[in-house]
Amino acid sequence: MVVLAFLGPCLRTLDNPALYHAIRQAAKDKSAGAVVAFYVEDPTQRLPGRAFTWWTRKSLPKLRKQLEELRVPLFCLRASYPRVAEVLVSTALPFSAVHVNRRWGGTTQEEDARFAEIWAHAGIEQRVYTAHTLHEPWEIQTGQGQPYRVYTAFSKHFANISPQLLEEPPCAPEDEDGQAYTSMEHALTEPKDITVLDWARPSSEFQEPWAAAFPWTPGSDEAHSVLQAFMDHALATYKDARDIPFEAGTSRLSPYLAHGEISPHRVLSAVRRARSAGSTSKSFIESTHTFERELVWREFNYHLLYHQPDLAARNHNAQWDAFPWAEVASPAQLKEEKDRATANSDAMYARAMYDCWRSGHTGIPLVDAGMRQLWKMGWMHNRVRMIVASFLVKNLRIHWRLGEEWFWDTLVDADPASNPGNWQWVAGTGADAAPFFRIFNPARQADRFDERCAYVRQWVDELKSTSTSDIAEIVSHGMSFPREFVGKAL
Ligand SMILES: Cc1cc2nc3c(=O)[nH]c(=O)nc-3n(C[C@H](O)[C@H](O)[C@H](O)COP(=O)(O)OP(=O)(O)OC[C@H]3O[C@@H](n4cnc5c(N)ncnc54)[C@H](O)[C@@H]3O)c2cc1C
Repeated sequence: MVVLAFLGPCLRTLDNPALYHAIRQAAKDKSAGAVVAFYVEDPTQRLPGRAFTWWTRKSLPKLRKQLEELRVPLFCLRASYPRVAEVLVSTALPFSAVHVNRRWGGTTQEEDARFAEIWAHAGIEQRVYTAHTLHEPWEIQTGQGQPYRVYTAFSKHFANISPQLLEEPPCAPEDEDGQAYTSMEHALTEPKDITVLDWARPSSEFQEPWAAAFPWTPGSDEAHSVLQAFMDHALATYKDARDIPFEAGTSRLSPYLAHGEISPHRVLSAVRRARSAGSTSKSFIESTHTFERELVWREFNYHLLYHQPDLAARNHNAQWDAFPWAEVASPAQLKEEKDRATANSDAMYARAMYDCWRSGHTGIPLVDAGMRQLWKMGWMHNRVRMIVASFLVKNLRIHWRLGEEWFWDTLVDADPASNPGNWQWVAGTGADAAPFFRIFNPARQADRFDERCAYVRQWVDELKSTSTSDIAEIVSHGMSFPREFVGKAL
């Protein structure tokens, strides 16, 4: 018999319920011969952006090696889930069960229902696990049985949620002749609508020139080291240091969580253990609570995504549907003489500003520093994410969706819930969102969180040797600077 594990968004072996239960079942069931794991990128859903994919491709060979040690081979595919199920069922291999980590967003709920039907129709048991979040998406409801739209009320439930940890899975039973894997490989390479990705092959040396300087080491081993380093050096001061972009005051766990290389249960458990075992100083305790609240923001966004799977495409609050966002000319209209006549000058200006924003050339030092950090690291500090997002949607009145799309493509932690959830929060269109009139004034934010301009100098080369007072002078020019800049660009 063969047991299958669909890993979903979880690129790890520890605390991976689909993998764990597949192996346990195979070990228990004397006739179960093999466990086979699947990483499936589904083209019927929103495909990950380039920075996220860069990370995935660095991570998969490591995962494959760890799985090999557990005697679990890994298939990496691009295909729809139901199609993979159809093809596997058609092999008539003796599958005893399919264990699946839940996916999120888009039409995954409908697709996964079809996937489940195919297995059920073939008489094969399917079990689904929530592996990527701390809570089951339908479990938390308001007193009226509705989804929450207010973070604070939602967050109260987490006091009663205990982290669920799984021990290391044992080795899967030996698949003596490797027959099951070979038959599946044969079946999966045939259909035109299934692509077998070679991303996990040991020989696949993958590099992207734009990522050459990314300071990250993807993989679940590294995720655990990053968590440990945070616990040892930054958790105690997190409450205050988390808002200073120049400092390494946050965990930088987001890409590891987004790729499922570490479970949020493991992170929560470490923080709670530190709180009960560690220093009793008031600031330490407060820091652990502040950090826990941030983890719960991630949960809140997944709660929103579960109830609104098109969170990246549609205003959470429909009252905003008629808001007059700036019209943005297409790239062709900006560049091509023949296309210019078709765009009005405001739309051309908005296009130029959007492009300046993306490349970090708005002329606003803190905004440019953030956008360049994003470009150079594939990551940006949370405080600055709020500032650059506010600048785009409130100062330039450009639709949050354009900002969300750029982040989706350039963040190594681009997350289907937290990216649109936060963009909508900043724009004012989201759940429990900042009101539209709350603008993150870059000059005031710089005064409060980058007083000596260390962060700006770190990322904006042109200002590396500029004095703090001269940078303050640039800041005080306010919005007139970018208009001049853009005037030249046009
Ligand atoms: C416009 C905008 C877009 C964002 N897009 C993403 C995204 O695509 N992916 C993503 O993971 N986060 C996103 N965030 C949230 C936040 O900026 C990052 O999670 C955080 O900067 C990651 O750094 P860290 O791991 O050091 O965070 P820490 O401060 O160490 O927080 C620990 C963990 O809590 C979670 N977390 C922290 N803040 C938030 C938050 N506001 N919302 C949801 N979860 C949070 C993350 O998983 C994070 O790793 C976005 C925020 C904004 C304002």
